[in-house]
Amino acid sequence: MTQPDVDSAPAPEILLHADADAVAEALAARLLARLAEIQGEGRVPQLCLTGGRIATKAYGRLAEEGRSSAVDWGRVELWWGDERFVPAGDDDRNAEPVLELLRPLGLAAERVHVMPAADAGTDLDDAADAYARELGGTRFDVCLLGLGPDGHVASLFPEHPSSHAEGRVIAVRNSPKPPPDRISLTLEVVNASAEVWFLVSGEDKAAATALALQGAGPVQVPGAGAHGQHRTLWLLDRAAASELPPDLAQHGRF
Ligand SMILES: O=C(O)[C@H](O)[C@@H](O)[C@H](O)[C@H](O)COP(=O)(O)O
Repeated sequence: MTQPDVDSAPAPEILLHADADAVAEALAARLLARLAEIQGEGRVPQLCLTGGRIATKAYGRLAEEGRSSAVDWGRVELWWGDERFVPAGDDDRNAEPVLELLRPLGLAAERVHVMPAADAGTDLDDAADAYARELGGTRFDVCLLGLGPDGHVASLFPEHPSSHAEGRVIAVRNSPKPPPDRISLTLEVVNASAEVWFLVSGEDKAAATALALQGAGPVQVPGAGAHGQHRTLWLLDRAAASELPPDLAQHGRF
């Protein structure tokens, strides 16, 4: 199947929800349905996870509802969009708390692709390269993204070398959001995903959301540059959508 160019990627779809809990609930329901659908086609879903508070809330819902769903959790491949380069077990890590939440689902260890931790014996550049090798040419069926108040996605920060770095997986230094050392997928990898789903909640995200959805440049607002090949969904709560112009907001559904 040929993939459309990013330039011809479909327009983002905005889905409005009352609050963060409603965004988390909607994400969990939508993800369970999509994963089951992909497995129904005889494929192993490739799912890329994001860190962040709203995503963590959504994973909690997923863990609650996922056990009684049609999804075969032993046949789901999990990846991460970014990770903080700190020792395993550090409170700052993105992956471990998520895996703890998802433990009841019985994921297959060999299908869980965590980015290396800082105590794994390699430096930051080698760790990013190792993840690039592990990832190979994988294209995600669904790539989840949070959005920072400054417009960052994964660990691609505005007006920072990370927002215009080349390659598929990069080492990020001097991140404006602590901790400073990180590993991140680039937009090249994110944008090869069939579907990209943003999860955004809170008033502090309203300005970045409005900029991203109104064609800001990806160096100034990395979130503006992230698109799925077939679908880009923005799951927003009222507060995050509060600065959208009326013509955009009215396309959203409550
Ligand atoms: O490692 C990170 O810091 C995250 O991956 C980051 O990209 C996050 O997704 C956004 O900052 C949104 O996070 P919140 O939902 O907590 O605001």
